[in-house]
Amino acid sequence: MYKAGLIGVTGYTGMELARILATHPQIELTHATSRQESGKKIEDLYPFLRSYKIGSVCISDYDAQELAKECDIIFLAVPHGTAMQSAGEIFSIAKTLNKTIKIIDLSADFRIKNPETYEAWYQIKHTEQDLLTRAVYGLFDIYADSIKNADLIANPGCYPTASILGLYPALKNALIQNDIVIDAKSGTSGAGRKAQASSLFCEVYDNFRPYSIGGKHRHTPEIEQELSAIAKKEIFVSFNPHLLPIERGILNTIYAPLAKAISAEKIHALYAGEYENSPFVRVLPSGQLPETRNVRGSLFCDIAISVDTRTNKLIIASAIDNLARGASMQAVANANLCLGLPLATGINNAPLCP
Ligand SMILES: NC(=O)C1=CN([C@@H]2O[C@H](COP(=O)(O)OP(=O)(O)OC[C@H]3O[C@@H](n4cnc5c(N)ncnc54)[C@H](OP(=O)(O)O)[C@@H]3O)[C@@H](O)[C@H]2O)C=CC1
Ligand SMILES: CC(=O)N[C@@H](CCC(=O)OP(=O)(O)O)C(=O)O
Repeated sequence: MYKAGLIGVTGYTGMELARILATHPQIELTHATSRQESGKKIEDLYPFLRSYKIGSVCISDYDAQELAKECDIIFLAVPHGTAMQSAGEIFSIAKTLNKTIKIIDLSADFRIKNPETYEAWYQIKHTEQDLLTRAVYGLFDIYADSIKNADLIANPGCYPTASILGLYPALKNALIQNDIVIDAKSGTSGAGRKAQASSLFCEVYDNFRPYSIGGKHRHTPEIEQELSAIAKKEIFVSFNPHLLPIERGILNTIYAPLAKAISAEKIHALYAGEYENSPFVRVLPSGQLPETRNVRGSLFCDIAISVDTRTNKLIIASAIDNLARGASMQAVANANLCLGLPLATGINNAPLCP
């Protein structure tokens, strides 16, 4: 059994990590931290976890020394900026203890390879640039081999996960022109658990609205970085998010002009081939389209492709659960790989539908 620490147990990704680790057969959550709920048991904070062993874990204040000494793996589910600081502290203590420790960071601190780009989009000074060079981007469908050998994994953002998986076969095979529009919609849990007026029930319920459109959202450089690596040339995207009145789920509709005439059947076969060995990407049969409820609470990314022959566009629809595939379940998949466990250990559950 591997011992895990979770920094930031009270956020939505922390809550989801606790839910997943409650039944993980090889990773036991032994340490969970929060500044506000320190001293409580996990089951007092999350009654849905009562009767699981994890429920009796006592939440504590963040203590890097204790975490580095006791844990084999640490999940950072804290805001950007805080995560890099914790990673730096924990790794340097582990070094003095001559101990190997794995860190899965759910924030964006180690996702963007160019620190100047990170600083421009996040308005945070990057203070751990050595760690940045050794971090591996945790999209396991593409980078599993590197993840297996890594000790610091940058868990991808929720929108980038759905966007990159949707576009990977098209860009790898040069099917589309460099004129990509990503129309993205997310459930409200994507905004985190902190109180903010824009997430109030009356602001979200029975409403639908865009935000940060027109190249302003901070996921734009992350998506462009990864798509450029796949296409082996610089890719630009117009990424436009919207807020859905649902708890969980992301649905992206992606539009790109085709680079050459090719049938939907051929593209479908190509997508199916590229994802043949990816158990958690489902390329849907022709005629079916993704829905958020079909992936809810699971690691699946459902993808459908269509060709609009009138406008010469490839249209890709991709759906994930933002908290599961877009954050915590993807983090546990990455933990499995870097600990030498089979990818699906403890996370092979069917989606919760309806
Ligand atoms: N929500 C989502 O769908 C996704 C979120 N992410 C990322 O995951 C991380 C966590 O997100 P989410 O769960 O939504 O965030 P929340 O804002 O809901 O939770 C943040 C957590 O971090 C703790 N925290 C906040 N500030 C500090 C601090 N200065 N020092 C130590 N702990 C702190 C909080 O606990 P306390 O205040 O009690 O200490 C809380 O447990 C973020 O980096 C986010 O960007 C990534 C992908 C998807
Ligand atoms: C609906 C909503 O507000 N979503 C969040 C994205 C959450 C996410 O993926 O977080 P990272 O900050 O870790 O990249 C947003 O748009 O800011």
